[in-house]
Amino acid sequence: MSDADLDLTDPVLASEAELAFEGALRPRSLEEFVGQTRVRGQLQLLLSAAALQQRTPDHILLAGPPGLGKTTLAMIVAHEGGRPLRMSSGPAIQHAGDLAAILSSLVPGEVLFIDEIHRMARSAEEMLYLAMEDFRIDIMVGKGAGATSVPLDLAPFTLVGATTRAGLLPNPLRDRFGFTAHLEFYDESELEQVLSRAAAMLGLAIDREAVAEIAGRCRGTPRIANRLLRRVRDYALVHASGSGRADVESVRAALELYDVDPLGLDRLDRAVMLTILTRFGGGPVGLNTLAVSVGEEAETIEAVVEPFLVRIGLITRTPRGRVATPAAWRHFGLVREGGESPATLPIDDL
Ligand SMILES: Nc1ncnc2c1ncn2[C@@H]1O[C@H](COP(=O)(O)OP(=O)(O)OP(=O)(O)O)[C@@H](O)[C@H]1O
Repeated sequence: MSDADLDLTDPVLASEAELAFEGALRPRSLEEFVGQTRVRGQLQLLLSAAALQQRTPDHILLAGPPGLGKTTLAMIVAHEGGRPLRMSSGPAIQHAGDLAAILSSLVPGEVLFIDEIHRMARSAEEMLYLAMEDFRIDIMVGKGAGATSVPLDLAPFTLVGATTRAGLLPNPLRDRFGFTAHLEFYDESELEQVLSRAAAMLGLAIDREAVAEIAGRCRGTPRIANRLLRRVRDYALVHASGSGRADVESVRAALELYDVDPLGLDRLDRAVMLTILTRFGGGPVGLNTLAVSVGEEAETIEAVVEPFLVRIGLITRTPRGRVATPAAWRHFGLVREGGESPATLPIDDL
């Protein structure tokens, strides 16, 4: 995907250029990692105890929405312990054999990072249970009645699994992690720190007020913060009459150009909200109906759009579906008339 196709506030998608940009800005130590104070303290203890006992740290599960720093933390776990890191992902492990190939080639003490671990094949998951517990796997040799299982010892390793959907992991897998970290959305002062650090690394002069303006629009997510900062830098370069300094006016202008509103809502969020408000009279509306109405996958709505809209108080989830709050009616300047559905907006407004 090229940068031009990128949805600025999508915490998942990343263009090639952005991956390189992210790589350059990634904190390399727990000390540099901003926010998540509790998780940082827990990880520090776990790593220090393992170092004192000269053993591999326990397996770690990192759970939380996209873009909050799971991959960064996995890299830090490896880096802080001076250990090599192998990176893989659930969708790349579609057969037990894929996992066996990875596990059998690990060197002692290696950190194995499996992103989106909830999307791994079931057969691989079962192989992982034994590997995590006993550093051993059973490999099936031959087929049918003549098939035999041959045990294979593995080098001790630390598995770091990341998931946006901890609830989808089977209990036996979840139970085998020595430590589970739940990453939370960042508050605005933490995001200001992320942004100031990134601006300094990019050599971008930026006003404090401008940093605060971006922090309020990045949905509690460092990945989005860095992405918005990049667009603001471009805008300041082109428009700030040669000074290249980013002020609050350039932030507002740049983000308006890219369709990011003052609450950080993007086109898809607005489409979801306006669908609930205008087509379904404020709800309740079911997830699948909503997904079809806005032409997006239910999983994206559930994992990416909805947590943010719930968090900022624009919708609530009820057993009968999603319901818009009074704050949502106010934000969109719409009025709910006597419990009746407001007039339907033209589709172009969605
Ligand atoms: N605590 C943090 N401090 C500073 N920068 C951060 C922090 N967390 C994340 N970032 C920045 O945000 C970017 C995205 O983080 P990362 O790739 O680790 O997220 P993720 O949770 O693994 O996302 P995904 O679930 O999509 O893989 C990183 O490049 C990093 O620059």
